[in-house]
Amino acid sequence: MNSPILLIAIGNTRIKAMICAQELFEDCPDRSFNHSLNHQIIATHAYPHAQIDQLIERIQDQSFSLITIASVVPNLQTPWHDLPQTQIITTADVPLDGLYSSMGSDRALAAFGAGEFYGYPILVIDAGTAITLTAIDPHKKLMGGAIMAGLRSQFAMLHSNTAALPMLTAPDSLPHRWAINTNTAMQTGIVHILLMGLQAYIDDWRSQFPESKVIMTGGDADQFQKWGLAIDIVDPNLIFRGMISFHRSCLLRFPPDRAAHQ
Ligand SMILES: Nc1ncnc2c1ncn2[C@@H]1O[C@H](COP(=O)(O)OP(=O)(O)O)[C@@H](O)[C@H]1O
Ligand SMILES: CC(C)(COP(=O)(O)O)[C@@H](O)C(=O)NCCC(=O)O
Ligand SMILES: [K+]
Repeated sequence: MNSPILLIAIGNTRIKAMICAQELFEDCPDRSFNHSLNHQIIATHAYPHAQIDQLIERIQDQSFSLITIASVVPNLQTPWHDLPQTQIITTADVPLDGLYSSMGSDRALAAFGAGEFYGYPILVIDAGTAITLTAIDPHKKLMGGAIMAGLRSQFAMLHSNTAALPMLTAPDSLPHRWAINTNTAMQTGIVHILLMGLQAYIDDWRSQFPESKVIMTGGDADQFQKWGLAIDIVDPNLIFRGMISFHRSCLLRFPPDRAAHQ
C-alpha cells in the first residue's frame, strides 16, 4: 500500500490534521473521490496550539507521500512545513473567482470544498476563533462574506476588557432572553445576538438563492445547530474537502502520465 496523505489546517485556536489513504486521488470519472472521503479517512486530530507536541508525538513516526498545509497563522511553523513532499496552499491557489488577496485560506478552501461537494451556490459559516461567512454564487465567484468574533472570543473579550465580568463558556441549552444575573446576561446577550445576526445573513442569502445549501463548520458548529440555527448541514471536514478538491483539480489539469511525457 502507498503511504498515506497528511492534510493540516492551522486555525487561530487549533491545529487540525487528517490522515487519509492515497487512493483518494486515484483516477475516477466524477466527483466520487470526494464522496468516498469518509471511507478513506485513517485518522483525524485537533489540538490547541499549546498542545502541538501531542500532535507531533502521535504522527511523527509515520511517513506520508504528500503533505498539504493551509494556515491562517503565518508564524506557527510545524515539523512538516519544510519536508520535500509538503505543499502549502494559499488563497491564490484556490480555483474560485473573485477571491481577494488578503482572504484567509481557510475560508477559500472551506468554500471550495463545500461547493465541489454540495454544489454551487453555497453559503459556508465557519464558527471558529472568528465566525466567518463566505458566499459563493452559481458561477463559482465570491459574492461576499463577513467576519465577527467567535463564541469563545466574545466571552474572552468581555472578560479581558472589563473589571467585573468573569470568563464564561457558552451554555449548552439556549438561555432565556431576559436575564436577571450577570452570568446569564452575558450568555444570553452573546448567544441570542449571534444567532439573530447569523439568521439574518442566512435569510438574506436564501432570498437570493433559495436552492442553495447552508453549511456550517468549525469548533462551535454543533453548538449553533443545537441552539436552532437554520443551517442545512454541519460538516467538520470542509477545509479538508477543499484541499482534496484542489489536488483533484490539479490532477485533472495535469494528469501524471501526460506530465511524464512532456
Ligand atoms: N479543545 C478546545 N479548545 C479550544 N476551543 C475549543 C475546543 N473544543 C471546541 N472548541 C470551540 O471551538 C472554537 C474554535 O474552533 P476551531 O474550529 O478550533 O477554531 P480555529 O479554526 O480558529 O482554530 C472555540 O470557539 C471553542 O468554543
Ligand atoms: C477570519 C480568520 C481570522 C478566521 O480564522 P479562524 O477563526 O478560522 O482561526 C481568517 O480566515 C483570516 O485571518 N482571514 C483573513 C481576512 C479575511 O478573510 O478577509
Ligand atoms: K475557521
